[in-house]
Amino acid sequence: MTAPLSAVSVDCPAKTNLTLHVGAPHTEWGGRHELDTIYCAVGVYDTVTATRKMPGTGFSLNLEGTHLGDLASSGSDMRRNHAVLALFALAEASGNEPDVALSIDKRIPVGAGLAGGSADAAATLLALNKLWNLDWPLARLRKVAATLGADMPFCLSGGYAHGTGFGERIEALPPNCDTVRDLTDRGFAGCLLVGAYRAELRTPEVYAAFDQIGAGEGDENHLQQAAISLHPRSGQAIEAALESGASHAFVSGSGPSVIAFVPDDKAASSVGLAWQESRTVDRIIAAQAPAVPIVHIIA
Ligand SMILES: C[C@](O)(CO)[C@H](O)COP(=O)(O)OP(=O)(O)OC[C@H]1O[C@@H](n2ccc(N)nc2=O)[C@H](O)[C@@H]1O
Ligand SMILES: Nc1ncnc2c1ncn2[C@@H]1O[C@H](COP(=O)(O)OP(=O)(O)OP(=O)(O)O)[C@@H](O)[C@H]1O
Repeated sequence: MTAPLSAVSVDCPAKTNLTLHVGAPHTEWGGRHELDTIYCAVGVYDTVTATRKMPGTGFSLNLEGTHLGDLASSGSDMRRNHAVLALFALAEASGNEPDVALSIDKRIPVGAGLAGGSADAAATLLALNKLWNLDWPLARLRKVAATLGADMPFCLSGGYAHGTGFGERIEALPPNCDTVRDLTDRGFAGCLLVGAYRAELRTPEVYAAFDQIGAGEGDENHLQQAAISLHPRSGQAIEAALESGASHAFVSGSGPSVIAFVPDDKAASSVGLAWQESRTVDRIIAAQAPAVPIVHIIA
């Protein structure tokens, strides 16, 4: 019998949507809209470390990172942190006590349309699946994740996936399938730049704006026009990126961050320069797509 693990950490990538077609809201989904989306995990990672604590001492949460957005305020309620919600949900589902120290090293911009909170929740589920020696299959973890938020089931596996329902029904798209080959041929793979902002957008507000103004003509992300109506600089950044060599540029999910796929280093530097000169983004993060979660056994 091997000794129980005492600490596991997971690097979990951010999420974007290569397409995001939005349908009607459903009351049975708490007002969430029906979606048909191609999810793509991108290589900007949060790292969640779960460390076993003495029985009966409860949970603790520590946040690291230089861009914590509204999480930095002392008023940010630890018990509402998505990683803590995931800890309690899996404790409940598996009959374990939540005597775990969670430490999150945040690199994914907050409230950005990159599913940073969902990534942290997924990382917590993956870490505890190991720490508590549950060894549950992905499908079983996805059931727990779907109770926490629409993006969380996808964040458990990353890569590319087709999402339906309110986004929680996931069909993984294997690297050698026709859809992924087509996405790759069209430039939705390899190097990309994330245009990030100090400003955040609240997802419910973007969906509410979508209900008012609908999708933009030809937009593959039906929330793009709504996000830009709330945060115009995202639209300016998309134009600047396309004019300076990006193969694709769009708002990431509910925004405000912008994703620009660039075919080579020359395009990457000219898009970066265009964003700096036009001051249409606050921060630029270079990353690769697709990306997957990485589990590390610490001790
Ligand atoms: C915009 C996307 O990131 C695209 O992947 C997701 O649809 C949002 O996923 P998420 O942030 O995990 O969303 P949740 O935390 O489940 O829901 C937050 C709020 O977003 C809105 N929401 C979310 C998902 C969905 N399919 N329809 C919605 O209208 C609802 O107002 C909901 O109360
Ligand atoms: N671990 C966490 N990381 C980031 N945000 C969190 C976390 N826990 C709770 N939150 C709250 O969730 C809100 C949304 O954060 P998040 O970064 O997930 O937004 P998002 O990237 O727009 O999500 P999505 O793309 O799924 O709509 C934040 O404003 C924050 O208050």
